[in-house]
Amino acid sequence: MTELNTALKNCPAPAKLNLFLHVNGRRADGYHLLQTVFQLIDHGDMLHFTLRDDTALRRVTDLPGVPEESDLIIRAARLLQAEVLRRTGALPRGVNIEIDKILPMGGGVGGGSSDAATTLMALNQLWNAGLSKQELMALGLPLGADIPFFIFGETAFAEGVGEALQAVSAPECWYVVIEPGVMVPTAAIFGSEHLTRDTPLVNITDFSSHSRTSGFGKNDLQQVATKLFPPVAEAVEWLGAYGDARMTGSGACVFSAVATEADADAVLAKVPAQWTAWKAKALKQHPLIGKFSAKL
Ligand SMILES: C[C@](O)(CO)[C@H](O)COP(=O)(O)OP(=O)(O)OC[C@H]1O[C@@H](n2ccc(N)nc2=O)[C@H](O)[C@@H]1O
Ligand SMILES: Nc1ncnc2c1ncn2[C@@H]1O[C@H](COP(=O)(O)OP(=O)(O)OP(=O)(O)O)[C@@H](O)[C@H]1O
Repeated sequence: MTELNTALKNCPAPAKLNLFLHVNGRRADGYHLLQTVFQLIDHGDMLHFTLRDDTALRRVTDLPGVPEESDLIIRAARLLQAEVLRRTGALPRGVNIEIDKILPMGGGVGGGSSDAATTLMALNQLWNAGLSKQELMALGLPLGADIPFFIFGETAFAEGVGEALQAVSAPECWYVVIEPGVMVPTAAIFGSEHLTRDTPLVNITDFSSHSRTSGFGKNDLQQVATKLFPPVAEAVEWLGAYGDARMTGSGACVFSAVATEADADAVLAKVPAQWTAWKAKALKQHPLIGKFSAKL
């Protein structure tokens, strides 16, 4: 990350994997109560922020399928700009935001949420806004259930709708991730009449004691997603030959843990040409944690 007075370049927005995801119930407002372990991985988007001379917030990179107005990056920037105005009475300067997008949309790897979280952390620094980590997490939650986790910035056991977070240690390993080539709409999976919503609560304090190879728990969203989107089922079946393979989030991506980078390369070499696949290392911390003066 390069830091200047007027720009913050090369700010990473890493992906996450849900090592397991249990649906335990449904709230009155329709949102689901979950238990999950979020694992950060070293594969993600890269964002670049440059101050403007006016107060406009602009995404200067075209993102097919995501109009600038509905982009979580712009919506997050607007929220923080309004919050700073509320606190100080002065509207912060506008920003041009550039993005190198590599994460698949509707992939279950949290791309949009991570972009939004990185935007909140970077602009808090660039504008010298001084919000605490907890304040940024609360600001981001209405935009997406995964945003507080990315700002929290450590492998975490999450409860509630994903906002009650507790740091846990997890196995140090590599992951092979397959993109089955479909975009899974999160709301359709949660809204399915076939979704089971009654998995008993578990108690987790140290996730590293769970075996990397056998995998803990399950992803309750997987059964619904694989029925609606056969390519997801095919990827689970193919990768399952090399270890415990499961879907992340509401899909579509499917992952399996391996011990070393060489093991990951060996699996990647065999992935059928119809799928995009990549490897990633488990991260203990978000790369931006500790980089900014607000002690995020
Ligand atoms: C499934 C996960 O990927 C796990 O990490 C996330 O909880 C989903 O997070 P997300 O993609 O940021 O989803 P949001 O944009 O917050 O919600 C999309 C839609 O999914 C449903 N939804 C989401 C999260 C949740 N705990 N219960 C839900 O029922 C709601 O219908 C919501 O309108
Ligand atoms: N910056 C962004 N990057 C990606 N998607 C965005 C962005 N802004 C808004 N979106 C919208 O959000 C939707 C979900 O995208 P995202 O990549 O976060 O899904 P996901 O990986 O399935 O997330 P999750 O694991 O949180 O469910 C996209 O289909 C897109 O319309």
